[in-house]
Amino acid sequence: MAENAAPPPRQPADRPTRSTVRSLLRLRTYAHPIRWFLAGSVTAALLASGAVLLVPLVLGRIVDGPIAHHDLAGLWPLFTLLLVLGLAEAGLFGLRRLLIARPLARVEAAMRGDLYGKLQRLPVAFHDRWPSGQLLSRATSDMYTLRLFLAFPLVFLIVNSLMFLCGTALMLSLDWRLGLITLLPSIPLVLLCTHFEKGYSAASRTAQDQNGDLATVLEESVLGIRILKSFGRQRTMARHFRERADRLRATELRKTWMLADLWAVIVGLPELALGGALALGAVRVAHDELTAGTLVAFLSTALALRWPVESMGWLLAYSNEASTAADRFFDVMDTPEEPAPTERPAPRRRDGIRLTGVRFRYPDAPEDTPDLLRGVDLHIRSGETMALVGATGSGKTTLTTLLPRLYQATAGTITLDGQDIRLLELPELRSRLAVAFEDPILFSATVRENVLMGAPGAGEQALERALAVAQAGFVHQLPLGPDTEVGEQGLSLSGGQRQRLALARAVVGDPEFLVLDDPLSALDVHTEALVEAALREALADTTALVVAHRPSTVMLADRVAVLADGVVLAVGPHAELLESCPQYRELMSGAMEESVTR
Ligand SMILES: Nc1ncnc2c1ncn2[C@@H]1O[C@H](COP(=O)(O)OP(=O)(O)OP(=O)(O)O)[C@@H](O)[C@H]1O
Repeated sequence: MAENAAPPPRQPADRPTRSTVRSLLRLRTYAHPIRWFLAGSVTAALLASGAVLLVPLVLGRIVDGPIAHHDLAGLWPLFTLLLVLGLAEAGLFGLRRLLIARPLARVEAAMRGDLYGKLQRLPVAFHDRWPSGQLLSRATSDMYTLRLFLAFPLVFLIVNSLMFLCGTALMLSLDWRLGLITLLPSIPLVLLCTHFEKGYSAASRTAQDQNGDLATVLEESVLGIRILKSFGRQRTMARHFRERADRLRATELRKTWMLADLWAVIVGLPELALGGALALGAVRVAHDELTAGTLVAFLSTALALRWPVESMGWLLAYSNEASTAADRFFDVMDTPEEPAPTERPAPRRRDGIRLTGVRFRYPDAPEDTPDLLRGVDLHIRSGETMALVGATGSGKTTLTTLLPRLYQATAGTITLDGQDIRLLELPELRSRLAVAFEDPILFSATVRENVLMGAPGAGEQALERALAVAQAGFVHQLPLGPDTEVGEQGLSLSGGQRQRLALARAVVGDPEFLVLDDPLSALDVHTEALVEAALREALADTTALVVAHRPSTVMLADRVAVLADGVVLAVGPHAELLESCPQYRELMSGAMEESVTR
């Protein structure tokens, strides 16, 4: 049986330590389609940097030529050349941006699309373990970080390194002694950068994870705003939010200090070396060992190299953040999905739903607790409606989630018309079996879109029939009828209206198998009776499992199954069970009292 447990969000201790480069190299699949644009962008930036490096040579020429020989006429061609170089630099840097902007937006969209698709395919157990804010920040801020990395740091790490090498070669060729002096800081700088990379990488990951935690708190408090307000808990939630925001702030400050230390050294050391080179150069010019023009060319080259050297600080910092974002992206993308079935299912035969020896425990259940389901045997005959009753927490909802394979049973088999559900492709399984849960989740779309989600492609007639079965005539009183937007999570509707739309969504496709988890709990007794009558008619040919808490819902069923202690204790018609099963009697009398007091 397939693993149904996805790994939890990785904590710093158990996260694989991958180098920045290796993490970033994993982006190549996404960068590959735009490789020519990237190459064009690097080429344009290289040519622009080449223009920058030519300027010092022209300056040297000006000093040793026209200026030394008081030749004003000779200045103009060189000035014109300087102007052309300046314009070329500006134009090429602009071209670089133009070349890469659109393709990178495509890469970002593709990565975001893949992440979204993956999140849809991953089992529910994965979503139980990953806080939604963590996933949200991966799909938003991490994607943005990666796009920016491909746009700037990636290009400039290449271009600036080459510019540094060419500039250094140029300086050594102009005067090797001065060149060596300016190169001296490279050794401590490389060591420092290596040290920085390790610390900054860890801090980046912490900050990005804390960002995800913050998004989770924010999301929960926005979604739960009614509860927070009615219990007056805004302050408590605000304190939680502030605490997390403070933690993130502390990490960001730590990162800033690290970067500031690196920056101070990256800027300071080359300045000292440049000062030394200037002093030695001046002495050599005074002793006629060097022309003034060569010294000007040398110093201008050294100044032109300030940007490539100084930018190393933020390029490294940004690359670290991007490598963390890439790790966070691939943490999700690497999570194994349910494997596709390797065998063909047995031929279909009219057999309804059959559960044999089904066991289940949640992946995060404490080790010392017994399995929630400990060998459930149940047969719902073809065309039969079976009610499932049991004490609260006995595992009724859990059992219903096993049928559409939202979770995988840990042992035993479940068959639909004789076909093992593990051998059915998920789309096929879910097109044959529809579900409606007690908590009716709607999406911010129109009523029509929400209902037809249960049967994409179904027409107006199917929509009207489903609305009629669910007694959802109220839809026609809405401002735009079925085309009315229901607002985020359908919150513009009442609980009972949402439940009826969820029920309509479950029955709209006229499914062969239907699983309803207490779908009428929010309805008043009168509406419940109407829905039940319509459902009984609609369910005539459907094999259905209905979780029931109230006797009125039980009445909908042909037979009733009692779930207790992880097994099905008894199965039979309502009246028979009332006679023969004390647990059922007890459950029903409790439920009766509840219905009367409701
Ligand atoms: N995602 C989950 N992860 C871990 N444990 C869970 C999860 N969902 C439910 N449980 C636990 O499984 C047990 C059974 O829950 P379930 O919702 O199936 O009960 P139920 O019989 O439907 O209850 P009720 O009648 O109150 O709706 C509970 O103890 C619950 O805490």
